[in-house]
Amino acid sequence: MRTIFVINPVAGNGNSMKKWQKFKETIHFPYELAVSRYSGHATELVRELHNSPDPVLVVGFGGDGTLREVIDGAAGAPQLIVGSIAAGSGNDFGRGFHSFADAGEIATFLANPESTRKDLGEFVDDKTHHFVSSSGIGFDAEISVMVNRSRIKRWLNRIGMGKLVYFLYVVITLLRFRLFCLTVELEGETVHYDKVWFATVNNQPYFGGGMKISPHSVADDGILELTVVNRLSRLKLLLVFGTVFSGKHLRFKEVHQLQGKKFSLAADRAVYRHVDGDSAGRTPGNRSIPYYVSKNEWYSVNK
Ligand SMILES: Nc1ncnc2c1ncn2[C@@H]1O[C@H](COP(=O)(O)OP(=O)(O)OP(=O)(O)O)[C@@H](O)[C@H]1O
Repeated sequence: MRTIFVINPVAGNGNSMKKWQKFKETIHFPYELAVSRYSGHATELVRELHNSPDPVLVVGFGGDGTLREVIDGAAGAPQLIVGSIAAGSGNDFGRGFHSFADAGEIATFLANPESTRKDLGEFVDDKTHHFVSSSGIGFDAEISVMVNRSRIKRWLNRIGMGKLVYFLYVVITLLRFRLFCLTVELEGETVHYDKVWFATVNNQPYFGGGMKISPHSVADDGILELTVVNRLSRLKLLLVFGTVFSGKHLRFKEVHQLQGKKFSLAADRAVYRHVDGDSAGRTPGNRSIPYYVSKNEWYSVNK
């Protein structure tokens, strides 16, 4: 079986290349290397493998964005089996799917390769977007956009205080976020929510670097879960965030969860959106966007 490592050199705030330099010394099997040169490049690199007659183990070496791109490229090709080495910042992928601990574990897998079919989330506006773990609109997406745009991020990273920038933007966004109204259509029923902080669609339980926002999500059941949080004071929102790591937030009456094969979401204004924690523009105001499981499935290393 061929093995290809797809490396994102900017993952983990630029530390993934350093991690790779150490990691490669521990590999004792033949492998190929592909380095992502720009956003979206990993998808293109992996798509080129669709013609491969032989099975290929494609190991994404990066964070959640890298794995989304790799899986986007691999989806629809059963001979491409995706594995990962966590080298990002949040690494929610490794919480919901299997992530190899070291090169030795990859060698063990190669001796007896088995794969499992997994769902890929999809929605369409002006183009088709995919998500592996989650995609959401509102408060959390606005924080990721602000953090990624932030000029002080690079400076804080340099002095080893990169996490501080998230805390800073949680506070700033908390103070200035404009709540929105959301209309959800699910299997012929329409539900309206007002004063919404955020809505997130999950394929696996985790988002935001270890928060168990959607405890009932299973990544191979053909079903997605929608979580909507509304009508909370700023103070209570912080309290609810504190309980998400344990999955206890579902006890709050302001946290709503729905399950289905397809949701359509319409916000009453343009709201920031993320896919797997990466900025994905804004959802258009007053237009219904359907979220569903793609017909193109992907194959994960079986563990
Ligand atoms: N050479 C490149 N230059 C700039 N951006 C790139 C390059 N290659 C990939 N990217 C982009 O980098 C983004 C961030 O990567 P990734 O999400 O893997 O790292 P991270 O943000 O550190 O980790 P996590 O999402 O787990 O917190 C990806 O969405 C991808 O589109």
